This record gives sequence, C-alpha cells and structure tokens, in this order.
Amino acid sequence: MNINPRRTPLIAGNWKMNLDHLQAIAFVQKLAWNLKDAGHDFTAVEVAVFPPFTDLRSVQTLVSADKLPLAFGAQDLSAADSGAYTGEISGAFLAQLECQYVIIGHSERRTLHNETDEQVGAKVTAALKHNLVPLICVGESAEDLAIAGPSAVPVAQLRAALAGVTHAADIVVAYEPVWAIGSGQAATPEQAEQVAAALRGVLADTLGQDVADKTRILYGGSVKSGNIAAFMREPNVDGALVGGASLDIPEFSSIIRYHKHVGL
Ligand SMILES: O=C(CO)COP(=O)(O)O
Repeated sequence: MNINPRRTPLIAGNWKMNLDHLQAIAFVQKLAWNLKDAGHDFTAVEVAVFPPFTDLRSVQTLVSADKLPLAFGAQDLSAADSGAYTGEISGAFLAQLECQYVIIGHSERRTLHNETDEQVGAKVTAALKHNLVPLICVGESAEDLAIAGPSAVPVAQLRAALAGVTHAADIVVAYEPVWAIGSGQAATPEQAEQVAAALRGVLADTLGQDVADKTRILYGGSVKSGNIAAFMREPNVDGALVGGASLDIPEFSSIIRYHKHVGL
C-alpha cells in the first residue's frame, strides 16, 4: 500500500471522445452525489475527470457553482500560446477555464496523431508555463516490450518529456502500456510497479529526489474495480488513469473507493 504521506492517491477518468457537454453536466453531478452519499473523503483519494474540450466550460461552471470537490483537466493542449494553429487549444485558454491538469502524450495522440517525444516535451513546458499540472503519459507497445523489455521505452519517453523542465515542477506521470489500453488485459501489479519504480528513478535523476518522492505515478490500462486494489498495494503506484471504466458511475466510484472494498 502507498503509505507515503506526501503523495495523495489520484484516480483520474480520461473520457476520451465520449460525453457531450449536456451529458457531462449530468455525469459530473451524479458522480459527485454518488461519492458524497458514500461518504468519500476527497482529501484521502483525489478524483479528477478529463472531458473533451467542448465540455470544459460546462464542467467548470458546475464544479464552481456547486463547489464540487472534483478536479478536472483537458486531454491535450497546444505547445504554442496563440496564433495560426487551426484546431489547437492553448494552455492559456485551459487555465482560464480553471483546469488544474492536462493530459499530455497519451498513446492515442502519439499513435493516431504522430506526436513525437519532442512535441510532448514542448507541451509539458507549455503546460507548466500556464500553471497547469501536466499528466504525462508514457508506455510501451507490445512490440517495444518484446524488443526492449518493460521499462526502456517509458523511461526514454519520460526523459524526453522532462527535457525542458528546469525547476522543481508539479507533475503527474501515468504509465500506460499500449497493449493494456482498452484491451481488457491489464498489466500485472508487479509489472506496473517495476516500471513505476524505474520512472521514479528518472524523476530523481532529472528533477531531484524531493520531486521524485512527491510526484504521483499512476497506472493506466484496463483498470477496473476488480483489479485497482492490487495496483494500489504497490509502493510506487499512486493511482490510476482510467478510460472505459471511468464512464460508468458505479464502476468509477468503486475504483475511487478501492480502499473500502478491500480494507486497505
Ligand atoms: O487509455 C486509458 C486511459 O488514458 C486507459 O483506457 P482503458 O481504461 O479503457 O483501458
């Protein structure tokens, strides 16, 4: 179990391209009620949602009006601040919408949009410039795993993502093996721990031991209520980035409340 008092566990829901802004309002309201009814302690396990860009203003308005204890963020941002970048969204705009986090380098951006390690690094720098916490995704494909073993690619991706980070930054890292995303075949807790420990080593190397000790490293890839507790028992795993299961309120609530159903 993660007993490091400096790292509050984070359960994050990446909605991907699901739920329009009306559905988002209903969903966030229900999720907050469900967790409140269950007596969830948001200071013990932080909860964040990552809706599509078009939902963010609605989510912001709801969270602010109802003072919901939920964090939210975007699924990507532009490396640029403004200008001739059709279709892109600036970190400045996200900051104006009170986003706390922004996902960067998700494998679906890397594979479907050919995002490079350099672009990921530039986006991390842009996020920090706008006081957004970058949630940096790294992870190997099945082919990488066969060729280079479990840690090599995620470690190289994290080094590249942090290349422009010079100060002790507030960041979150998510280890998401590409082969585990949406496949129903999660990594084992031992595999996740091995890579998370290697990633913490990169953080210590690049940003110092203090940052490494306080930075949360999440696991993502086919996380469900039935397997979350085993991941959370690993000392270097501080939470989860959940895709499909984050769209089902009872299931996502059950993941958030992992410590209740297993007595952790
Ligand atoms: O990509 C993911 C979260 O960013 C994981 O997705 P699934 O939980 O659907 O496997």
